[in-house]
Formats: sequence, structure tokens, C-alpha cells
Amino acid sequence: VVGTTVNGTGTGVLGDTKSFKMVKSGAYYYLQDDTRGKGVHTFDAKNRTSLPGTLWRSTDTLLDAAYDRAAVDAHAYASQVYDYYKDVFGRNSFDNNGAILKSVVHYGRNYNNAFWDGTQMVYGDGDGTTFTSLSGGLDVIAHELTHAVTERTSNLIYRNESGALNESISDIFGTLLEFHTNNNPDYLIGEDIYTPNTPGDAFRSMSDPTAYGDPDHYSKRFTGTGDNGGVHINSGIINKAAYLLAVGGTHYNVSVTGIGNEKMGQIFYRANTTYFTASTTFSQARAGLVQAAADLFGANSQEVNSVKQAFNAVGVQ
Ligand SMILES: CC(C)[C@H](Cc1cn(Cc2ccc(C(=O)O)cc2)nn1)C(=O)N[C@@H](CCCCN)C(=O)O
Ligand SMILES: O=C[C@H](O)[C@@H](O)[C@H](O)[C@H](O)CO
Ligand SMILES: [Ca+2]
Ligand SMILES: [Ca+2]
Ligand SMILES: [Zn+2]
Repeated sequence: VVGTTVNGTGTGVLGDTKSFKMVKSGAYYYLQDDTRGKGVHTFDAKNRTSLPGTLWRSTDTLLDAAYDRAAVDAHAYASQVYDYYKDVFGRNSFDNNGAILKSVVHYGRNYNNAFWDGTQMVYGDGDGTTFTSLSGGLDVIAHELTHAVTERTSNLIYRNESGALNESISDIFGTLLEFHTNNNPDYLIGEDIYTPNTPGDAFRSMSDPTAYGDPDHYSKRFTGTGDNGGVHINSGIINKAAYLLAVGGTHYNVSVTGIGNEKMGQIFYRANTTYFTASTTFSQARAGLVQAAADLFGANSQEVNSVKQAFNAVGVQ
């Protein structure tokens, strides 16, 4: 819509208060932020599955109803992910040309999932037991938006090893968003919205993928055809390598010197946008990450050595 930018305030999925930009047009206020790129737009699917539904419209700037919570987080967190990519990597939205960030909430009925469909981020409400509104997880939103970044850069094929790499990159930047904004950071995925009645669990773990049945070593990779050849399963191998690269540790008797989250993120961002291609395998990813680390920190740097150690630790040469 065409209108004037105003400040909105609302309650998120977890009951937290946050502010965001809205546009006033006529008598209504819309979840449209014109201050970031070409815009951040949040839509209401009204529990149907036609996309994107309607641009979120309110009669005021206070979004504190239960039905508003999913939209508040989708809108505010998408803005935070926009700011991260712009401030940290100088990337202007997923296309690096300010593309409008579209988010859709209240998708379907009791829908226990969230996804990027090539055009927009889509969030279910969950069934209230397995998931609560999935836009309530900052790592989830950054995960979905990072699929868009990957699609516009390496465009890693969503199958087998390239697909698992695609998935891991989304989990990695989902996690980095939590640390960058200091939003209860951890190396878990979906912990804020998974099983709302059970504290302390998550959907995936980067620090210990085996906690949720995913492999933490190449010798344990899934070789079936399910899940597009295990893209959400074998992602655990790269997730573990990224975790070790950032934090350090000893894994299957291989010791890794941690270099911190920021440098780990720089290396993965540069590799994904410069060296990875659609068909990049785990072994080729190691080479691309080593090259990215060499570009950033020097061929004989600790950072390069730590990338090699991390991939040795998960059995990828
Ligand atoms: C981001 C993350 C919170 C989310 C988690 C998720 C949810 N589901 C469905 C699902 C729901 C419930 C259970 C259960 O054990 O009860 C298991 C799986 N599958 N994955 C996820 O990983 N979504 C996929 C959706 C992929 C859709 C096909 N491209 C993704 O974005 O990669
Ligand atoms: O589809 C069959 C492929 O073999 C696939 O399953 C890969 O072996 C697996 O993704 C390993 O990364
Ligand atoms: Ca997390
Ligand atoms: Ca839980
Ligand atoms: Zn994903």
C-alpha cells in the first residue's frame, strides 16, 4: 500500500513485547516496513493455504491480540534478518537488490511446519503440542530466509549432499541470528517453538546432531532416498563441523581450535556466495570453505587450519 511510515508495537508468540515499522494508509495500518530495501511485507493466510493471503491490516498500531502474535514475530524477526545480512555482509535482502521480504502467517490448519517456497516465507500455527506458531523462532525465520539467499547465490540443489549443505547453511545462519541479536542464543534449531509444553528440547541440534537422530560423522550419513536423500538428516554432519569450527572441541578424537561464531559465519557466507555451486558435495564444500578462510585470514592462518580440523573431525576430506 502507499502511505506513511509509523511505529507499531506488539506481543510476540512467546508473550514478549517488540516494536516494528508499519504503514498507515487511510484508516488502516499495515504490516509493511518501507524502511528496509524495497520493503518487508507480512501477510495473513487466514488458516487457508492460498498464498500469500492478504497484507496484514489493523485498525491501530498496537498488535496485542493472540491472533496477532505470529504476525508480530514474522514481521519483527524478518526485519532483524534483513538488518543482519545488510550490516554484517553488506547484502541488501536475499537478492542483494532490496527484494521485498514476504512472510505469511496462519498458513493452513494446525500446520506443523515453516518453509520458503521460492517467493515467500510461510509459517504454520502448529497444533499447539508439537509446535506453537513457527514464526516465534528467530532461528526458524533466519533459516527460511537463508534458503532464499542460497537460492540466489550457490543455488545448491535440494537433494543429497548439496541439499544437506543447503539445509546446514540455513541452520547455521538461523543460529548466528540468535547470537548476533543475543536472543537466547544456542546451537539448537526450533527450540523456541517446538513442543511448547516441554522445555529444553529442540527439533535439531548443531552441537549434538545425534540428540535428534541426525549423524555427526560422514561414516554415519543417510544414504536412502527419503527426505530428498536426507537433506534434513545429513545436514547434521555440516552443522557439527560448523559448531566445532566456532566453538572448538574434540570429536571422534580429532581436536578443533574454535575461531568464534563471527569468523565461522564470514567463512560460510563467503564460501556460499563465492565458491559453492548447485552441485557442491561435502568434500567440495570443505575445499570452498578452506579457500574462503584463506581469502579472509591468510593461507597459513589458524582459521584455515581450524576449517581443516573441523572437517577432519566429521570425516569429510
Ligand atoms: C525450520 C524448521 C523449524 C522446520 C522443522 C520441520 C517441521 N517438519 C514437519 C514435522 C512436524 C512434526 C514432526 C514430529 O516429529 O512430530 C516432524 C516433522 N519438518 N521440519 C524445517 O526444517 N522445515 C523445513 C521445511 C521443508 C519443506 C520442503 N522444502 C525447511 O525449512 O527446510
Ligand atoms: O538418493 C540417493 C543418494 O545416494 C543419496 O541418498 C546420498 O547418498 C545421500 O544423500 C548422502 O549424502
Ligand atoms: Ca536456536
Ligand atoms: Ca519444547
Ligand atoms: Zn530448510
